[in-house]
Amino acid sequence: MSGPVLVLGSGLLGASIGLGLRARGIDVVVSDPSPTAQAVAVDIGAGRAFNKAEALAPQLVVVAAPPDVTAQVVADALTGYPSAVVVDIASVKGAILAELQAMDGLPQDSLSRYVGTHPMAGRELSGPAAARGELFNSMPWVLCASEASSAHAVKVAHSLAIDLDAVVFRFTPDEHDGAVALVSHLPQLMSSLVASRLAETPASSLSLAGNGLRDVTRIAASDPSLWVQILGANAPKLLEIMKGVRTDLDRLINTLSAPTAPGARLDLAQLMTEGNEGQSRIPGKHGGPAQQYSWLTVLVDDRPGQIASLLTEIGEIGVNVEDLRMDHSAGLQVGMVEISVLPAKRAGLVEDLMERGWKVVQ
Ligand SMILES: NC(=O)C1=CN([C@@H]2O[C@H](COP(=O)(O)OP(=O)(O)OC[C@H]3O[C@@H](n4cnc5c(N)ncnc54)[C@H](O)[C@@H]3O)[C@@H](O)[C@H]2O)C=CC1
Ligand SMILES: O=C(O)C(=O)Cc1ccc(O)cc1
Repeated sequence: MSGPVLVLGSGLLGASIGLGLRARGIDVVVSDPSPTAQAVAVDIGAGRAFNKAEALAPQLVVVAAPPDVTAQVVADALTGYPSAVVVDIASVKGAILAELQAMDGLPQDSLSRYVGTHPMAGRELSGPAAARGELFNSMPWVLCASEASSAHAVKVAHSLAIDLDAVVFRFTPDEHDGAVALVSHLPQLMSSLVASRLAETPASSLSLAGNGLRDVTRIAASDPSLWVQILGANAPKLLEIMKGVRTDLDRLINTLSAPTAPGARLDLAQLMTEGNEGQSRIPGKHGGPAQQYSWLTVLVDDRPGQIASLLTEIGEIGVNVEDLRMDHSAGLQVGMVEISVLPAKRAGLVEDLMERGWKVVQ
């Protein structure tokens, strides 16, 4: 990309895009109706502040606003910057394209300069203070060109994703919305449903919570105002999947109503096995093939520098840490560091760590 790039909406995603492009030396201008969001984005180095008096001719306008205003902001950008390519990054694609195609007063030939896109990377936080320039590194970025999108516009959208070190996928808007209903929107709903059960739970029960509950509910902390818009805009695709989930839930309720009846255990086993199969199909790191890692748990004293020493020593042993998570033992002054490594590396690593004095839970 040569720039300048104008980012409209300097929240979590807009400021992350700004940071990533600035790190490549690209001139970025950020604009947000919230003066605070814009000022924070400028302060963290995501770009320079939009100035109405400047005659700006951006190569690219990135619309990083909430989904329900995205189509209007795209339309205004297409009109206001007649030589710029305009992309948006909203989490739903079909509804926004349909809104643009039905918009009175928007010359339809301007849609040749528009490409709907969706980086499949985010956080459960919002706002520019949570932005990260590396957010998109090795993550999927979907380009949903419409029939009207020109080859030039698609090329510029592609360059944006590549400059941010993302991995590009090409989907139609309809394919995209079906796919994200399953891989993003259903997990969000399920996470919120499970977490909502905890609202009235006594603190004593919650003190038993381990990583299972934390894994399943991490994204329940997401921004409600954003998700109301996403779920509403993708309701038809989501409904199809939720009806399937309802059938499975009904079956499970029946089975558990008579857990010792003939066939009940087989039914439960089947459900678990189907879950195992689905889980094993989720691609591994960097979009590579699904990879099963082995986990080991190391007990560390709850004092500064322990985790850094552990990771340094694993590096000295010559093993790559694929993933890492922390758990705390209720009431004890120790942390449990769970480390995942390639299965072939686990036994040797356990032995080497124990020789070096680390307490490994076998
Ligand atoms: N949060 C996430 O994990 C992901 C979000 N997205 C999409 O990115 C977009 C932005 O989401 P976030 O950055 O998370 O939200 P955010 O709430 O952090 O930022 C949105 C920003 O847009 C601004 N804004 C509101 N109305 C505007 C308008 N008319 N013109 C320009 N800016 C306006 C807000 O003031 C706010 O600063 C959404 O469309 C969302 O669907 C895509 C991938 C991941
Ligand atoms: O945290 C995660 O796993 C996410 O999947 C974040 C996310 C949220 C919204 C999107 O449109 C895309 C990605």
